[in-house]
Amino acid sequence: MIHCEGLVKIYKTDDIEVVALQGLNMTVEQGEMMAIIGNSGSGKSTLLNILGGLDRPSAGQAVVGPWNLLKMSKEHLIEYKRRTVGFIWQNNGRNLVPYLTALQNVELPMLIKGKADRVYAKQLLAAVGLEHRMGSRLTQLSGGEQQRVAIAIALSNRPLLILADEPTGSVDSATGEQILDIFRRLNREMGVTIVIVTHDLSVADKVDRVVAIRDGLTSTEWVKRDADATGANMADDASSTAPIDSSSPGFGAQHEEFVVIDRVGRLQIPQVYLDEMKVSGKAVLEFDGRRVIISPPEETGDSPVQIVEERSKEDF
Ligand SMILES: Nc1ncnc2c1ncn2[C@@H]1O[C@H](COP(=O)(O)OP(=O)(O)OP(=O)(O)O)[C@@H](O)[C@H]1O
Repeated sequence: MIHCEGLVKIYKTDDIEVVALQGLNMTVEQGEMMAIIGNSGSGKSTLLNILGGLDRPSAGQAVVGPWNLLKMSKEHLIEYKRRTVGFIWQNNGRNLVPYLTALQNVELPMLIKGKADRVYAKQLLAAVGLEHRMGSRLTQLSGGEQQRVAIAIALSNRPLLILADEPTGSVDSATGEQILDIFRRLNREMGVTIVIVTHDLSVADKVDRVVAIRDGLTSTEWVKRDADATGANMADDASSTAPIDSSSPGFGAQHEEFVVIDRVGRLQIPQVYLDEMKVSGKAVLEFDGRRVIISPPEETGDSPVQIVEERSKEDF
């Protein structure tokens, strides 16, 4: 569904250039529900804005279904935003009109495109558990309820892809969990692909896969061993698997952790490893037939100090 390769985004403001994405690679399968995590400034929102057609990439490849986001004309971009994606933000104000009812808010984007489908709008509000609040004005709804209206609005154009930027960022944890459960249900029942950008690590519990972005590149990925086993409390077993990077969250035994290797063989080595090995600038790489071993230049020989990657011979 989504395929990004060597994706670059450079922001230019006056004399300053910020490289927000530095050649990012990422694939998301159709029907997948996944989360993107990363420190502030790592490029998460930039990636989401590109995938949503709100921002143009500077270079590389960004393909969503049949759409090539780098080469798309303005007209096609408008078409893409109308038909393929639905956006959900942390800030509901961007989605909702306060003096309209929940139902009118869901009907509004339909009206803009031609005709409101009241039956479908009601179905969507029922799907997010708001069948009893359809006639309430937005100002009469709680933050969590407003966020659920936003989800219904995002679905109103029957999108194939939902992009959610910190969807649980401004609600309490119980409401956040409720919202993620709604996402999961919509993902399962409607088959919509969902990409969530978040700081909320409890999201890992609800998604098939978590990808970490560091400095504009995908660095580590956690894949749920059993994608159907949602709902278990990951915090209970969070210590059972050692994370690749000790500064990374390490989601526990239900997730398998991988370092991401790009098409040309690059990977990100966690800074803590480099610090411990006292490696900076360059290192010695050895392959013993099964493992790739990285050592500081002065420690080559019999005792390799860190194993960073294990592969079968056929991979080389
Ligand atoms: N419109 C812009 N103009 C200039 N620089 C920008 C712009 N948008 C983002 N950046 C810069 O690009 C980098 C990545 O920003 P981005 O918002 O994608 O990070 P993020 O991971 O979403 O952060 P956060 O978690 O704080 O939202 C940052 O250094 C940011 O300052």
